Amino acid sequence: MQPSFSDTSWSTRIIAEISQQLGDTSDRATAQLLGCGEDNFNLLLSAVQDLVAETPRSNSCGTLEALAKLAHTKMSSGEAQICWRRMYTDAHILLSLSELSPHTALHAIGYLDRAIIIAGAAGDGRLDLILSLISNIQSNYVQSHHFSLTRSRFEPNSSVHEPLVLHTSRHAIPSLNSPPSLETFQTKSYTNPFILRKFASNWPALNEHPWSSAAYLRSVAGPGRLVPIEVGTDYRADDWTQMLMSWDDFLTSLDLDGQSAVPEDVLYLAQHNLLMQFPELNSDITIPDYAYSSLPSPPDYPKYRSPNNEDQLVVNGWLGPKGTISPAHTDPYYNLFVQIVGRKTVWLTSPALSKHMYPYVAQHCENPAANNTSPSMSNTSHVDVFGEVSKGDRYPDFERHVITSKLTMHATLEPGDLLFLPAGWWHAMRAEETSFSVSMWF
Ligand SMILES: O=C(O)CCC(=O)C(=O)O
Ligand SMILES: [Fe+2]
Repeated sequence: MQPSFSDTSWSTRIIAEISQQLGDTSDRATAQLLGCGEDNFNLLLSAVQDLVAETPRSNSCGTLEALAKLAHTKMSSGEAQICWRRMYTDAHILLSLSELSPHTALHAIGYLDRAIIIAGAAGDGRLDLILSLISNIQSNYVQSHHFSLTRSRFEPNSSVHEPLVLHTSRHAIPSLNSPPSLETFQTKSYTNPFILRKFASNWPALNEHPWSSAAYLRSVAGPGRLVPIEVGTDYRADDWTQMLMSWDDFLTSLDLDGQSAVPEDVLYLAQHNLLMQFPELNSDITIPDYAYSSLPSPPDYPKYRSPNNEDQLVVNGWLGPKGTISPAHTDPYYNLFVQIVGRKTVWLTSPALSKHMYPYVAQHCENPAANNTSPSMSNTSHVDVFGEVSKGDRYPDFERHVITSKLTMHATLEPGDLLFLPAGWWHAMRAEETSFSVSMWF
């Protein structure tokens, strides 16, 4: 059942509708569905009761804000229990209900997007509930925007590209002539990187639902949505930071439609599960069968583990302007990485060469912002693989062992190309123009 928002009051009915939608009706069950478990259950229960009784809104909201803050503090200090993410999610769902008016609807949507982005909409049925609340709020409270799908798409300026000059790799990533069978992939191909050119060129994302079109990307989200953005070209820099930003403003900053001034800051939507937030995008791509393989650890990387979620699959979007760089790092997963818009240069080397990669060690993590979000950057290298050869012999082992190795490779991916990366391989990426990619970790 869809919640109905024909009245703008902040009422018992909405709580009842939420509980009905989640299949719960008793008072205690209602409190539980909004609850976090553990010690904060009573606190949340009283906040819910305040809401239901329509006691002064400021009191209830104060309680909810405090609960959300507590949950956030716990989450950022690395407490992994699901209860904090649930509490954050539920407090934000309730806070959004306190902003149901035409004047405050964008705040309501902001609360709901925060629950998705920051807490992964934790809790049974919460994601569907949040998405349906957002679309109801958009259609009932936000002045309608007309999205024209006929506007131009992002087109690279020229089809003649400067030849790629990389000082840190001498070999090309192999391109296979045809996709390996699932059996060949699972028995042989999974141990080394490869590229399948044009693998995804028939996906709707490159055709009838172009991810190169800001108008299309706006239309799948609707107005008022927030997304997490990294500010700065490289997450190792001192001035690098993260923020939540309006999706509309971010798309404008990318100048996909060629109509606005390009901003000074490099803004990068990186490693974000955009398809969970805007589920219409799911039908524009196809998860290749390879992603459902259960594979052993690759040679030289015994630490492999598949992602710890139901599907054992994490799909992330990477959207940003020319010049965004992901410095050389490793991830503990296999990766199917598909380039959808623009060109992206990839640099790779094997985990067999890890000892020459100059990774950060925990106490040398120079970026406080990065420190907040990732307790350790030990999977990230100090070396600028896209830079000049280091002056003054800063990374002699890298120069001696990595640059010269056959296991060190590069390529520039074009729209439609798929790159397969075994778990633990070092990879660095640089966008050569406005770029949209999808990674599938499994
Ligand atoms: O595209 C990028 O900037 C980085 C992608 C990446 O690191 C990944 O897919 O694991
Ligand atoms: Fe990565």
